Amino acid sequence: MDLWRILRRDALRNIQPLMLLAVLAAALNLALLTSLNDALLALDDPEGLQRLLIVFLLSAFLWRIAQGWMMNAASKRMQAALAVLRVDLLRRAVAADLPDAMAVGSSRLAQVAGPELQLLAQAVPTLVISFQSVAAIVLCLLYLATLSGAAVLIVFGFLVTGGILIGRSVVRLELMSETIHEAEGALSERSEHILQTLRECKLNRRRAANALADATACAESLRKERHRFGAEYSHYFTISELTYYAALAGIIFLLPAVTNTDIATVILAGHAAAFIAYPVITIVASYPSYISAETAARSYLAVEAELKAAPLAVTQGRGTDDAFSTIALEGATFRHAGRDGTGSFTVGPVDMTVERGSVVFITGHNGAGKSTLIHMLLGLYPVQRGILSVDGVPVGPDGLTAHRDRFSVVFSDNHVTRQLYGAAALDDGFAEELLDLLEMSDKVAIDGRAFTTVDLSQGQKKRLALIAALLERKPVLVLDEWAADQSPYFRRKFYREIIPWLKARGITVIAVTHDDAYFDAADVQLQVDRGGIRRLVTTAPPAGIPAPDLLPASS
Ligand SMILES: Nc1ncnc2c1ncn2[C@@H]1O[C@H](COP(=O)(O)OP(=O)(O)OP(=O)(O)O)[C@@H](O)[C@H]1O
Repeated sequence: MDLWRILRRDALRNIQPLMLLAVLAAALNLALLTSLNDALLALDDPEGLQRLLIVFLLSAFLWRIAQGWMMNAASKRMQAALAVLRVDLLRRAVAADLPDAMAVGSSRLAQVAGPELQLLAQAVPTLVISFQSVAAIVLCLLYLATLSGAAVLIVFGFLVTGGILIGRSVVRLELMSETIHEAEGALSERSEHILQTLRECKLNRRRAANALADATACAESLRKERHRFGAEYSHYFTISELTYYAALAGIIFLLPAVTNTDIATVILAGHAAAFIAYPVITIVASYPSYISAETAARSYLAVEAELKAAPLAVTQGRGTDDAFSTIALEGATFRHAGRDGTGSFTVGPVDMTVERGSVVFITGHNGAGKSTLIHMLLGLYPVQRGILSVDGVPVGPDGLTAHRDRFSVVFSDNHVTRQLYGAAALDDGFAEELLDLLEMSDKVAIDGRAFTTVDLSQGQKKRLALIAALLERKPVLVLDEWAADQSPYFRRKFYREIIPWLKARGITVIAVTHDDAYFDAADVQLQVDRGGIRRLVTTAPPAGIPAPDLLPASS
């Protein structure tokens, strides 16, 4: 039913015209059947046969049109609903609290919004035909009732018995579909690991062999599950078909034996029952697609629930002209929950204040809590105790979006895109100035609102990321180990030229750094240790110590 819960939101609204078309197509199915049955009774009447042939051809023509309209309308509507769902999940991911989105994970999100919704889309046409098939079966049974009440009882009796027999099969198929879904997830995770570490696998044969053995085991378990599903499906299909044959045999053998129905009626009833073979087989055959779509819908709804967020409306930020003097954390804590009760880590309670226009370095050992601290300051990790405040005013849940608007950030695992999605106006030469400052003008230009290329070295990509961040023209720039990928020459340039350049333009800089040779470039150094903060006094570099050999990179 999860599938219907999803489709009901959009695709199944104002469904009446579609249902009418389905019933019309089913009624035309019935017209085909009755014209054939009437023809059976008029085999010795050439004029009557001609008239019935015209009725048959006209019904077939109209059925084709009604069926076509219904399929097109349903498919258009459902595909539109799926297109909305695809982007909706991305909107929810963007709107969700970061820990929730991170707990779901980008690969699961991509899987659900991509291939799994695709499964749902592929099931749509068969589902629409199944709906029309149900209507056709109901109308044929009604027609059968006009021929013989006993015939309907016989067909119905066999269908119910068959339904009970295949019911267990259906439950097993649904359970197997879940297992297959998990096995597919495990295999795609192993495949991703291998594809992400091709270089390492080439360099270490043991690693390659173990990783491939692991993937093979997953593929084998998927094969077994799929084989079990195939065997169960064949059982389900044959029982369904046998049920149908039994219903037909019931009319031919049972109806004249237990009632005094005349031969002509038995033949017509048998023919009517035979006529519903196609819709019955259609429904039976479409069941695996329905199960896959149902499983995909369940994963979709589960991810949606885990994100806990309503889709984000697309609104532009309100710009950078934001007057504030201080941003502070007061007695603030955030706890990483860890997995299964182990590996939890708490940052805080911490007190820190960032003055507007200052340069703040956050230093400390690996795993001390530096990145977590800046995520708290950015309002990306919700402060669980204490407060995040601007000019002494607490930032509540409603103010978080506006608060985040103050920052541009280059994270340590930043992903640089060619398109400058976040950039403000680009027509005043600032972009060119930045390309020169970051020494990237001979490699990259800006064309429209995009870099001409991002196919660059790691350090160069980081420079582009910094340019993109500065083009957002936010008052606060946050950098997480930005200089780690830079050469000694450019690292020096960053701390000795670029940071003063930013400060001179009034940009507040908060940088996580391990570069102890340049700690003096900060106004304030906050040392993080096991989730707590110590404020250190920064000192100017002693005079007379020569700089290391820092030649510009020849590019
Ligand atoms: N997503 C997460 N889930 C659970 N625990 C986490 C998560 N991210 C970090 N942690 C825990 O929080 C601690 C602090 O991590 P954080 O990334 O803030 O450290 P850091 O000081 O930035 O380290 P580094 O210098 O290595 O980048 C880590 O020791 C880790 O145990």
